[in-house]
Amino acid sequence: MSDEPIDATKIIPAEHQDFAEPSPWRKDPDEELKDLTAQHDAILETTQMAPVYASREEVDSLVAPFARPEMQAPARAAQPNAALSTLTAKNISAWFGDHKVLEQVSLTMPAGQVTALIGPSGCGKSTFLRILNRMHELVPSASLAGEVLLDGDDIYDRRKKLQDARKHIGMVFQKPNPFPAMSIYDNVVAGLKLTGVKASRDTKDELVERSLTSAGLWKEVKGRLRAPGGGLSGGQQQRLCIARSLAIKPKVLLMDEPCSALDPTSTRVIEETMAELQKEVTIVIVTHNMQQAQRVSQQCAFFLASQGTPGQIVEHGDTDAMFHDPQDERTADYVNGRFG
Ligand SMILES: Nc1ncnc2c1ncn2[C@@H]1O[C@H](COP(=O)(O)OP(=O)(O)OP(=O)(O)O)[C@@H](O)[C@H]1O
Repeated sequence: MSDEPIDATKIIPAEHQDFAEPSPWRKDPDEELKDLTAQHDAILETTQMAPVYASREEVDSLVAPFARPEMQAPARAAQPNAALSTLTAKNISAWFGDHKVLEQVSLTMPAGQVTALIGPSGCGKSTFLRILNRMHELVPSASLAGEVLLDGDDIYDRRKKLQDARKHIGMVFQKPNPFPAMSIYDNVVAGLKLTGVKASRDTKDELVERSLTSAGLWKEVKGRLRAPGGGLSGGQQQRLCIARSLAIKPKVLLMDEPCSALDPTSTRVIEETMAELQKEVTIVIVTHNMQQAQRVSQQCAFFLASQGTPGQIVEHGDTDAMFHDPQDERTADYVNGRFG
């Protein structure tokens, strides 16, 4: 995919192009929120059909020349940061109907670090990630057992609202999913509406600049905040989605293969952005790309579902150790590309 900006007038139907200019919030706010929520849910659905533009090997070989030493240094050096939040999963089992897909998975995702979830297709990584911010329960047949603790508080506690989990634990998907006809500015503040947070115009302006800066996009878009989000390149759209998640000031950011639909240059920019972001938010990323896991994470968990059994964690710990001195033969085989 090219990193060149897309001409919005070519992809947005003429009747919707008036959205390119100031605020689209023209309806009754409740109606608007209902529409927005429906659109958001529809987008979540479509993200399950995300295209993959290159194989793991292709992306790795293309990214390698860009892998400057300073890209690896900040991530590797990151220490747990007590000022940030720790997410702990305890004995998580999960089902779709009668099909058990995770078995007693426990994992601590330390504050201020990047934890990478790796493993072959179908071993339950995405399901585990979606359990971490209560998205699993959106699937009608889905159920689960176990606890997810954010700084010690169970996000599944009956007294806790679903919205609170979403506010504290943001998610970025495989395929960039900005609201295409909505302006860049309104895309960033959309998260506030979805989580019911009210803010003044000045607060929003400040938030938009801060979120876009943290997502590594501010310099590229500050002169065209009223242009539609759909007019950005794929990589820029993904950073816009990161900014949208950051606007609600999450404590944890979950990323489900955030670069799999992006070209190598955009992948590099997102990885650099992650190295900066982990100073302000704890990150959990699902990736099929072993080189990416090594570049961006300090902690790593290897999931495996062997011969139709539910997914389990075979081994987890320090990323360097997992890749260079794995304790389990299956981890060694997987990280060295012998299966999966
Ligand atoms: N909505 C769903 N309904 C029924 N089964 C599902 C659903 N989503 C996932 N599954 C099943 O749950 C198991 C785990 O899937 P999951 O997507 O979590 O694995 P994964 O490791 O993330 O795979 P991949 O790397 O291919 O994305 C698979 O057997 C999958 O078919």
